[in-house]
Amino acid sequence: FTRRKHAAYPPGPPMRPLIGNILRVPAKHPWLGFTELKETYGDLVYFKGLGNSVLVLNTLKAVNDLLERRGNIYSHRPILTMVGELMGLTHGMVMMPANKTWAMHRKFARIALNPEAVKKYHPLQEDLATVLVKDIIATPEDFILHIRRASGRIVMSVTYGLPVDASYDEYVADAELAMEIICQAMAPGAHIVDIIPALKHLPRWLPFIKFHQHGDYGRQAILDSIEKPFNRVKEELKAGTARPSIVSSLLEDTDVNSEDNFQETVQWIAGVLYGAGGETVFTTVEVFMLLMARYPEKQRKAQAEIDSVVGADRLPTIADRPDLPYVEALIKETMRWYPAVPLSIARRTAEDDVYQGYLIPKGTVVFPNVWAISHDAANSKHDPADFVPERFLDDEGEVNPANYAFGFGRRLCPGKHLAENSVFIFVASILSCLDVSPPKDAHGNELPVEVTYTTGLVSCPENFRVDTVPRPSAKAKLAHYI
Ligand code: HEM
Repeated sequence: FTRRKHAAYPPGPPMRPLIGNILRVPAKHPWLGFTELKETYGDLVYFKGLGNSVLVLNTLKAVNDLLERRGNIYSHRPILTMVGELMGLTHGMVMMPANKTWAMHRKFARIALNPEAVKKYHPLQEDLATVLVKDIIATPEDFILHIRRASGRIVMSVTYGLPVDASYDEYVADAELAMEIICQAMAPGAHIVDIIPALKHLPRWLPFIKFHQHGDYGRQAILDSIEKPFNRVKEELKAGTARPSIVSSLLEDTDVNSEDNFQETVQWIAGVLYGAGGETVFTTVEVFMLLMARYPEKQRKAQAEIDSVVGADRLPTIADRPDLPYVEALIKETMRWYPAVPLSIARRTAEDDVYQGYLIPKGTVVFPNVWAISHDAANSKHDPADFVPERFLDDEGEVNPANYAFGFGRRLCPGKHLAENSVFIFVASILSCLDVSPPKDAHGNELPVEVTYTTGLVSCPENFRVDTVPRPSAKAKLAHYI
């Protein structure tokens, strides 16, 4: 009470009666609008109205002060009635409040995905990278589809031990459908029940009320996508044919015939990984393709490094990572130039807090503006709009994108190590085998690489074309592996 009485809310656009300034939250690409507002209002921008309270953190200092150092207050997720409650996503770690069940899910995720544990997936990731390059060579015009499938397959194979070929793509397709439903349902204003949660209590038989049916449809699609591959691993464990995977390693010491809670826990730990890990890796590699077409001289430099370290007769492996500093810098710069999750995943405050003298009320939805951090001119001597991998080589106080692209504090992305290896092996394999360039017109003239970006939680480039041509050594390198 005392805090509320004395502290003012953080600065933000002017308030109007009743609606406050909440309608000033940009509906599309909000990270860009939030970054513009930083010019006027600074590190913290606050919105309030219609029962909502939203805080944007525009600097790494503010994010670290609150999300890292005050993790006890800033680690919940926003309450989303449609996807969370009605579709059931609060059973999975990503949307769970930071409670004991969430802590248990994270503990098992750490066991399955720590730097040592993910080493056993190196051969699988390398095989999938080889398949990706082969697929791009076969149908270069479908390169985006191939990258999407390869990113999905990595997560599905690591999670459930599925073989590397296309025979189990039905699981990837189920997971993609579930993700599509979730993303649509999360779009601002998609469901009135997210604006007025009490409506969820309205009876189903009322005419014109459709959100219950949407909820049921989404819930079933999500359950299908997580139950089918999970049950398959259980069958394989019984038959003794299960491949190494997150699910098989977590179920190893349990009785797979029993119907205990632990199995449900493992099913959900595994079930969120595709959603969290497929699109993000896909987007990062897509952005890399775009940048390679736009910055040929950086591409040549990375290829020269790979050729000198790896040689002409084999493909790169994850073990080559420490010997390829320019490729590493190029990946860091890709993740800085266009972070896949530009507003991270929002948090919700567990209680009132005061920061820099401002009141941040309980229940405030907090967005770490990763875009503003990665494009902060104060963080670099190079222009943030330019693509300059070299900024990470001269070691002059550049902030490593790994410090913000994978989230913060207690909710830091548990898939970070797996993700870094996946991105590395895709990028290094493509550089090793393919030349990426802008598309050409009918006369062979290069066209500009035009691109638009989607506006969801994960923002990816869409509607763009690049040309890919196998490098002279590609055939020999691929012949060894397939
Ligand atoms: C380039 C790839 C990736 C990026 C950029 C990324 C980024 C993120 C971000 C920003 C968060 C939110 C963290 C926070 O709230 O502070 C997150 C959470 C999460 N990520 Fe990732 N991620 C990637 C890949 C992966 C992979 C491959 C997996 C698993 C196989 C994964 C699993 C998760 C999970 C389970 C969470 C939720 C953690 C929680 O809520 O406690 N991610 N990730």
